[in-house]
Amino acid sequence: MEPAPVTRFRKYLQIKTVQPTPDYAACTEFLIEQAKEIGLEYQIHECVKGKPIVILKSIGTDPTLKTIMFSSHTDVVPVFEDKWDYPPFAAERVKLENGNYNIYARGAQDMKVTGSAYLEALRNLKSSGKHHKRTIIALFAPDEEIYSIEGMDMFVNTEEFKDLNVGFDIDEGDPSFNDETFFFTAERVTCPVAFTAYGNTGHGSQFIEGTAIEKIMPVINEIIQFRTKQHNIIKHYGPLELIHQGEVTSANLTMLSGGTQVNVVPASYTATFDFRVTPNVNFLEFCQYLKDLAAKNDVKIEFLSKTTGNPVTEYSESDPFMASLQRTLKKHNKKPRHIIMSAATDARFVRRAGIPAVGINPMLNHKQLAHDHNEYVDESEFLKSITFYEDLMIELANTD
Ligand SMILES: CSCC[C@H](NC(C)=O)C(=O)O
Ligand SMILES: [Zn+2]
Ligand SMILES: [Zn+2]
Repeated sequence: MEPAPVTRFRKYLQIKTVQPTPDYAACTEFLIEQAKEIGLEYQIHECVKGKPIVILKSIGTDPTLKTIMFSSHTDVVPVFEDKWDYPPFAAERVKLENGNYNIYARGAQDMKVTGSAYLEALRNLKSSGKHHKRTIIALFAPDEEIYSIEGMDMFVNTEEFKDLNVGFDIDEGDPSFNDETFFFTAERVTCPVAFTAYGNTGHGSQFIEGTAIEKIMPVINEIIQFRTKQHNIIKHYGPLELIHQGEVTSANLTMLSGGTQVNVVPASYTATFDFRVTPNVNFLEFCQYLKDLAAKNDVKIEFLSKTTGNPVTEYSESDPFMASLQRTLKKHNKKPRHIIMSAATDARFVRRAGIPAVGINPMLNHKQLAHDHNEYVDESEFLKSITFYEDLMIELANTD
């Protein structure tokens, strides 16, 4: 028999909140239905029409205290459907030889599993009648996969967000590929940059000098060398390299554009990089390095994001919320490991609003398949994470 939490999780996965045209209306309808069934208060805030932030609340016995937020995003990244073994929005429950089940769907890991675990944890808390002092909020935000511009980036600046009176945020993390539980109080800065070179044009049969491509090539080559050097710093960790990725800066050439016809030398050429800058270096100094590189090669540089850096949450075991988190981890026999998030999460906006935020995902020994084909979740890990969040909610919400 399929457990009821799994049935509800699969229903959430079947809603096509896939970028670039997520069905947020159906998603909101589902979340409201859940809130009503569980007995939670709910409110919906749209910073931009059609981009709902759904806020579910379990009101604490002392509503004057700062609240505890459990944050997730509702959108998922696009799929290459022909590369999937199961339809990505069917959320098929596949039985394995060992008797376990995997749930296959886009968003199974990133991050509807977490949103579903929040819902199920709240459902259990409500039905158990357990009291908690602080109000618990489960937040479901749109557009995280496209920089959150009309989602959390805007929402944290609103009166509605201030009114939530958040004192501590639990946010997106990565499932662990081993038996350790990773938690994050800092992440790298997302820094997309476009370099554009302008040069001489003419007939494709001629030896034209000073072309746009000739000018952009040294920039690309230097960044590739920089990338290799950064990678070499962590390569010796072998399979554990992933844990250390946040300690260095990554660079990926993700777009190259220019040229209109094969026999016409292009007048301009653009190379766009996805840089992720480690908090271990000064972000503005890194930006200056890129500016100098562009100037040296007579290439225009454009920073595609306005970020000037990411705040970091101070971590101290004597902090009462952090102590509650550690107690819950201990109770669940977890081996915590404090690392830097290599990707970007909505926690960066919460930290920017001055609120401490921790990214975590309690699932262990799991293949990491966020944004990949055949994304799946081990059902038993999903079910275990519900109990983890249930305890974490109670611990955090009863923190003095
Ligand atoms: C930069 S906005 C998109 C956010 C996405 N986050 C994750 C966790 O995949 C990323 O890092 O690309
Ligand atoms: Zn995500
Ligand atoms: Zn993602």
